[in-house]
Amino acid sequence: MERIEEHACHGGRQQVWKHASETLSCEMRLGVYLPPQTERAACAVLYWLSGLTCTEQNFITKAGAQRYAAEHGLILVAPDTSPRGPGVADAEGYDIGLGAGFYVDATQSPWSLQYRMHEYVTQELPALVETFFPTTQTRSISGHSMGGHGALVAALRNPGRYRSVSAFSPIVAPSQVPWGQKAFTQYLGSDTAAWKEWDTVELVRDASERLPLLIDQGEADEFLDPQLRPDLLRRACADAGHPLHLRMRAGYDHSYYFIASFIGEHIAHHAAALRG
Ligand SMILES: N[C@@H](CCC(=O)N[C@@H](CS)C(=O)NCC(=O)O)C(=O)O
Repeated sequence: MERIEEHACHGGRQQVWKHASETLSCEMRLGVYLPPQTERAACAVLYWLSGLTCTEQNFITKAGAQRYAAEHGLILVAPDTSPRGPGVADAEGYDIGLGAGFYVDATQSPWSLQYRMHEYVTQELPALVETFFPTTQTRSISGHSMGGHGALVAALRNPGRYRSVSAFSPIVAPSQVPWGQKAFTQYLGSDTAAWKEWDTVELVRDASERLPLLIDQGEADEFLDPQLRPDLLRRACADAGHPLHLRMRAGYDHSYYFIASFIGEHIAHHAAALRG
């Protein structure tokens, strides 16, 4: 691990680190916010997964989350959204390849060599973070859009690993929407049976842990239909009896201005779960 940025922020430190990832076979960057409480005690960690086109920078520079993390004593960890660097597979378009890992473990060539973002985020990253930083080894997870999908799938596929999960404007039914269908065809192949284990609407049907889903969705989001489709999640959760707190927010779009407006409420939600 090598520290490449450090800035004082709300009494704590916003850092950027780089490390050689074994899972992804490349060098990865991550944002780490250490609240002031880490000078005296171990703190719980909130993982944040960003959306399409993002790096580790978008969340740490735009969401304004550090103020709330400092208030509640939470460490924030924000990884990149795909493997990066020379030789990493890519394709035309912002919604596939670099910046668009979709937090799945790809099975199809050429992606399967390095596009293993689910394993990276749920296994390698927590092990690394819990070795290098003063954590209580308790975790929660959140994210935006493609990263909201990643956070929901990470929690649903790994019962017991996260104390709470939330998302902003998540892609909840990737098997049924254009962004997901394009990415899953490339990363997982054309047999749609294999897509189900990476799809929130499918996973809630028989989740073994009924961890409540907290979701904020802007009503003026330019991707609401056809990409995000919160209506499909509402129906799936009602059918399965899965607890869902979906808040439609009038006037808000898909941007980080929306996230900045409600990130304080999400951090308070995670802090309460992590304390309990
Ligand atoms: N139409 C957009 C789609 C990408 C997009 O909206 N990305 C969202 C996540 S899905 C984002 O967070 N963008 C970066 C930012 O706003 O900082 C583009 O072509 O860049």
